Amino acid sequence: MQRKLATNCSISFWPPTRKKISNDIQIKKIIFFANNTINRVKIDLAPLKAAKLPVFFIVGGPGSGKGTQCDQIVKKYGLTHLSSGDLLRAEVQAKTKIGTECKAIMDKGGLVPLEVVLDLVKIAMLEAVKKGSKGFLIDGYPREVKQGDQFEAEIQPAALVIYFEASNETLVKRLLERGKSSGRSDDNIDTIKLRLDTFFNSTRPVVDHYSKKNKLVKLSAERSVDAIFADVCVQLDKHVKK
Ligand SMILES: Nc1ncnc2c1ncn2[C@@H]1O[C@H](COP(=O)(O)OP(=O)(O)OP(=O)(O)O)[C@@H](O)[C@H]1O
Ligand SMILES: Nc1ccn([C@H]2C[C@H](O)[C@@H](COP(=O)(O)O)O2)c(=O)n1
Repeated sequence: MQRKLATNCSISFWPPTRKKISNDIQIKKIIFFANNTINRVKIDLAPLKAAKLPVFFIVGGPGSGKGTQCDQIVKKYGLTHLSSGDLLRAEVQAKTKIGTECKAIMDKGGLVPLEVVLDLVKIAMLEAVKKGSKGFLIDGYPREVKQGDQFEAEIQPAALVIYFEASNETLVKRLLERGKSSGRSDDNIDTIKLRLDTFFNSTRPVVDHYSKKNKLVKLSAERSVDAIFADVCVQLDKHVKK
């Protein structure tokens, strides 16, 4: 059986065996939920590993300005910006099976199974490598310690984790303001509260995890976009060739 995915590629996902996917033949996808189990097909990561490109995890509460800073970074450094939330929203919008399952979780402020996000990220990274990527900003990822560990085990270690810190009050204010025009079904006060709970319970431990590994840079996100970006540049200059 084949289903269409949001990422411009076909997917074989039945029978639920661990098949090897070759990126060259445009058969790429991977994952699906069935009876609460997730079946994955092996993705050939050889081109991604061979490229040896730097990976930066961008972490922060909902509305902390991750996407805003990534836009600035892309302009200056030409890195590939992959928002894990955007990848999921593309599935939701395309009404794929994965998207339908994920929407229910996202509207409750929860986290989708880590394998789902990881495989979407892998596919997007492989596509970017083909286009000559210089490195990756993985925005909104990892959302829990396990996500990061699995990414680093299956793909490669992150060069740096940038954490944008802001108070709950600031986050709520920004998200409600963004909600006036974003069209995001999760930018409403009830879901925002649930997203904040998920952030503090599941994602905040990510910060301590990478701090212990000396890979974390914590930046106050309660400043102007330009002031924050200046600090971001100081960090990225240590890792990215211009
Ligand atoms: N430094 C800042 N000062 C004031 N407002 C900001 C700042 N950075 C971003 N914003 C605004 O706050 C809102 C949230 O920013 P953004 O979408 O970049 O956050 P995010 O962390 O990517 O959110 P999410 O995790 O929900 O996708 C946007 O409306 C954006 O314009
Ligand atoms: N690694 C991820 C990233 C995102 N999600 C879900 C949960 C969020 O509510 C939603 C939107 O993400 P955002 O745009 O705020 O980064 O996507 C997830 O479960 N796991």
